[in-house]
Amino acid sequence: MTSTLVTGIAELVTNDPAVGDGSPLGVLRGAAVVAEDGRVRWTGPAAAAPAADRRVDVGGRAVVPGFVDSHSHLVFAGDRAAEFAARMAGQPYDGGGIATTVAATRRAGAAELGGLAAARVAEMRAQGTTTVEVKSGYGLTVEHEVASLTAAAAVTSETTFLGAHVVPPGAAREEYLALVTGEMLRACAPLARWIDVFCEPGSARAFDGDEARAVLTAGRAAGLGLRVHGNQLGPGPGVQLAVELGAASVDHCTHLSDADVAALADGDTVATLLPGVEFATRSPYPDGRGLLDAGVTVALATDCNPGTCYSSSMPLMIALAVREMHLTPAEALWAATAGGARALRRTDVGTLAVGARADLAVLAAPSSVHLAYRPGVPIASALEL
Ligand SMILES: N=CN[C@@H](CCC(=O)O)C(=O)O
Ligand SMILES: [Zn+2]
Repeated sequence: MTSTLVTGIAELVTNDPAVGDGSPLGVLRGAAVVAEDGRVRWTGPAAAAPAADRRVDVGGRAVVPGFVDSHSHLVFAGDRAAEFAARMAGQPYDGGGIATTVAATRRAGAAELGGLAAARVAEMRAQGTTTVEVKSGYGLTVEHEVASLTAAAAVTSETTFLGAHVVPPGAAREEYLALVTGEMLRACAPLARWIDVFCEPGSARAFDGDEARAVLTAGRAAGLGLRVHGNQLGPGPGVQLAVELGAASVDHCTHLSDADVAALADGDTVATLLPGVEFATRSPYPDGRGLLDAGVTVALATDCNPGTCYSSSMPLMIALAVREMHLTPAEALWAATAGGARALRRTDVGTLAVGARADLAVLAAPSSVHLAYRPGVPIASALEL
């Protein structure tokens, strides 16, 4: 196997607190990395780097773990630019537009869906994302959910069955729930690692606490890990249900009670914040600072989807988390890398500790603070080794 020495690294963020400056980011300056067989084999001061077969000099740039985007809906056709424009003119977001995307996605063939998902993953990689979770949820029939998960599985191993996104137009709620927890789950489980549910009792289209529990327990019985869309549009049972059932992550967390925060702090469920959603729906941001201060593990993700956030940019999420949710630049970077890995229960990504995957993102900047300091400037990209 060919080994590669990456050198000329002004600042290396390892997310390994055992190395470097002792902070959670494990920062080394004037550093180098040796990668071999897709894994990190060595990190340390450039002057002490071992020999390798190839050498890549990044010329004084910062290198960070590739971003782990633990929440996306990349398999969809069409877009909802008109809905976005109407929202910016004052229309509220209520999830009604999901039906528009379901219709477009059902019309698209498997090849088109696969091409769209692959192009979006490439767009993410060009911005530094090296691991992405991809959900179904715009098919909402057995056939179209299978097609969506097939497209997702072609681009990532982190696939999520989201048949319980909404009750599709024209379907009866009870019958649809029986389908999602029965035939659709049986068809989709072999293609998925996770199951997710949009738990939002205030929405006529999404699912209440009892329905979400039924979806999650059926998914668990089918061997899937659990994820929840919770507390996005208003207060609700999503967060506490996720913690009670041992979900890996509960995502959005925009409207939390003190009891929700306490449950997250005591539990093993990551709170994944999606600040691009609040940006694009002009909604109040979650209290990211409060969650961290309470001891909750926080991840950041894009939620890239055509309705609430059509952005694939993890650097934008970092900038929003710093500006709008009062995370420090270091906390936001950790949440976008190691936090995302925790939300996916992965120990091989989101870190550049020895043995981890050699998923590196290089920044056209001397320090990772520039991710938040230079919003909108495309400084991050995955380093091709
Ligand atoms: N909230 C539920 N689902 C997506 C939005 C879906 C859509 O509007 O198309 C979300 O995570 O924000
Ligand atoms: Zn989502």
